[in-house]
Amino acid sequence: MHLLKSTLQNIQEVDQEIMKEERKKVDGLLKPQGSLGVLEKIAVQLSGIYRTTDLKPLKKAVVVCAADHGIVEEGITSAPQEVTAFMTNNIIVEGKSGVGAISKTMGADIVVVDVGVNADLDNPKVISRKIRRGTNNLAKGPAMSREEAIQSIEVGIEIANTLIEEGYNILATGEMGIGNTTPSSAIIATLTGKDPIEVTGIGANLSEKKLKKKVEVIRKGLEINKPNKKDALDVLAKVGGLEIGAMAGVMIAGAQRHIPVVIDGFISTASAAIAIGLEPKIFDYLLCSHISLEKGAKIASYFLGFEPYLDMGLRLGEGSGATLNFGIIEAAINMTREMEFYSKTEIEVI
Ligand SMILES: Cc1cc2ncn([C@H]3O[C@H](COP(=O)(O)O)[C@@H](O)[C@H]3O)c2cc1C
Ligand SMILES: O=C(O)c1cccnc1
Repeated sequence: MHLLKSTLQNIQEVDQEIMKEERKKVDGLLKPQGSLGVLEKIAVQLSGIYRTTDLKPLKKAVVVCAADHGIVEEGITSAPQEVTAFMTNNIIVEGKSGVGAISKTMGADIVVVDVGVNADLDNPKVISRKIRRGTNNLAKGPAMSREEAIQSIEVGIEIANTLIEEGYNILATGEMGIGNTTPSSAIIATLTGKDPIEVTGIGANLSEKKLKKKVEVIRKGLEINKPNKKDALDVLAKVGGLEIGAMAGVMIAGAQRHIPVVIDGFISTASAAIAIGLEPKIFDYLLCSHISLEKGAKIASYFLGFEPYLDMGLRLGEGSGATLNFGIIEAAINMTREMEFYSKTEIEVI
């Protein structure tokens, strides 16, 4: 608790004064004011986060947090639990995954962390911070204890702190965990007060019939656990997941160290909801990359106040969409570094 508490206590607001300065700088670039739309907004937000109008090139990493879920025993996933270990150990680490292909394109490093996979990965390329082998079935009781929820967040804080000390100046969140759209929907249903049917989707291609069961299972989980929506740790412990906690930890550490964190799809958004629930100032340090096609993603993003940049039908997870957005964020930075200013030309704006 010490690390989580002290990190939360040291989070400051983004610097509004520098953001005003950056806005002026961006308005002075040789283009009709506002014409680079969201790229301009990103540059202004980054200035507020980094506390400088001199935006630097990025050193980028996506942190893929992996864990399993007891709820899988209810038969609410299309893939068996073993896929978590297989993907984490072989495919993501070796870059043969969706996030692997995209991070190669974007020149980003992948960092893979086992926070709770239900198998011994025994792989030197995976950072082993296993808290337990998967959560409990949330339809029968709490997914984990409050202490374990805190531990999962603290793993994310520690990993992010190490990366920031190594010189990474932007992080993205990713995950691997068969079944994790279920706790994500449970979190979003709790926080928005929506019925689970409105925020529960097919995850990794669940059949219509099993989707009905998934909704029922989430309803049961909420009834049994009664998560307190005013207490984000209670929500994470009762109906969340270990990788969801770890991703929230990455966001918390980023905010405390003035480093932007790019969030991915529906599952990352559930993590963001936990992080923001613990400290609302974190919102301004997060960049919402894209809107996932998963049902509930729009509700979750708009509930939190995000304006996702891309709508491309992505619904993979792994941090794939967040990593893709490194390119957009880099374009925003290069806009401020490369473009000419009106003041240096003869052009007059009427
Ligand atoms: C081969 C494979 C690769 C994946 N990569 C990400 N996910 C995604 O699907 C899972 C969540 O969906 P659900 O809740 O329906 O299980 C997570 O692991 C997520 O990262 C995958 C899923 C599969 C099957
Ligand atoms: O949006 C996501 O993060 C997502 C959606 C479906 C399956 N896995 C991840």
